[in-house]
Amino acid sequence: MTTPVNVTVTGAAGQIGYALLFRIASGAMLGPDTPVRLRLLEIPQAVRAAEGTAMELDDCAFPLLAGIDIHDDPAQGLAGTNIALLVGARPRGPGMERADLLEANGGIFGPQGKAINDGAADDVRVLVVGNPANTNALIAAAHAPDVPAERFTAMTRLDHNRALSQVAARAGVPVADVRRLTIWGNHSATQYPDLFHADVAGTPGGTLTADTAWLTDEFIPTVAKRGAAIIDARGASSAASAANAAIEHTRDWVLGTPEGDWTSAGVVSTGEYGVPEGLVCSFPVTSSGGDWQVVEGLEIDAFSRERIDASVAELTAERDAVRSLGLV
Ligand SMILES: NC(=O)C1=CN([C@@H]2O[C@H](COP(=O)(O)OP(=O)(O)OC[C@H]3O[C@@H](n4cnc5c(N)ncnc54)[C@H](O)[C@@H]3O)[C@@H](O)[C@H]2O)C=CC1
Ligand SMILES: O=C([O-])CC(=O)C(=O)O
Repeated sequence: MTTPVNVTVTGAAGQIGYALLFRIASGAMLGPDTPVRLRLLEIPQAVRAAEGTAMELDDCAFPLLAGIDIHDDPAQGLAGTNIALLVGARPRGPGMERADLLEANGGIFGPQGKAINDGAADDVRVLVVGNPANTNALIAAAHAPDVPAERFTAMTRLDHNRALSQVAARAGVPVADVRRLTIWGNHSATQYPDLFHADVAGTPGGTLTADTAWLTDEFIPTVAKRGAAIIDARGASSAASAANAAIEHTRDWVLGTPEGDWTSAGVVSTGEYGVPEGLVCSFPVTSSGGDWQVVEGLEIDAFSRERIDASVAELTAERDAVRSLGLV
């Protein structure tokens, strides 16, 4: 039998964790031939709940599930891991300023980055889901100097999928016929969903952008503020769709993106499209051979440039804030 892949999920007892673990164990993430060993990393108060989830995982009798262990120590939970899905984060509480949130998350993602540096498998791949995802990924990467920076990513796949769904509905075509959309920038309300390079059932995305009122007043804000709209409607933030996006991000990273299409992911900039080096920024990306590549050479007009720059400015401000807190 193939050696199992070690997958660590932090925040395993949370709502995304509950929607994520069963799909990983079923083979949805790494395919039907790859067994997985799950490591559930939680804070001590939530270990009991994680044990309950592990009991349910056992009760599914998944043939691909080679084992489950539960930890409350990052060094143990991330030792030998091949894939680290960093979901657990400190949510913004009443009266908390942005700097408080960044500092609280620095206390989580700094030690987890160090644990990855010191003990993860050589091929470790890290996806940060916990918000603020891009800057948490930056903090984790800064604490892992021995791990190549390109192994740290932040999730904007949910934003990408939200944009696909909105465009398909607008154009009246199946979702599968919408390709080459891009989410640029931060996983926040400043993100820029770009359909200028898209292919919508054989029609250039530019055809849809001709309706500028729809583009600027509906499409862009609907995608960028979808997280808040879900919280408003559900009374809790997106969970199943976030878990699905984490599955798809990791699947594409490991197994490759389909020919002729691309997706979106927050990756460490090496200066592409004028984004300052070192920021974790969402770009159009393809994956092959287990590595992301930023799609280069797209023409960016003034409309897109202004929006990309605004989101990158927010990422720069977040980086400056964590720098001044000594977190990176
Ligand atoms: N990037 C994206 O597209 C999305 C990101 N999110 C973010 O994902 C995160 C998780 O969301 P939910 O599962 O709904 O939250 P939740 O509150 O239901 O669960 C979070 C879990 O993380 C655990 N946790 C906290 N600190 C931890 C630590 N140091 N180590 C291990 N576990 C720790 C908590 O005990 C809790 O069980 C939030 O930050 C949320 O904002 C949510 C949706 C989409
Ligand atoms: O908005 C939130 O708090 C949760 C989130 O990241 C999303 O749904 O995109």
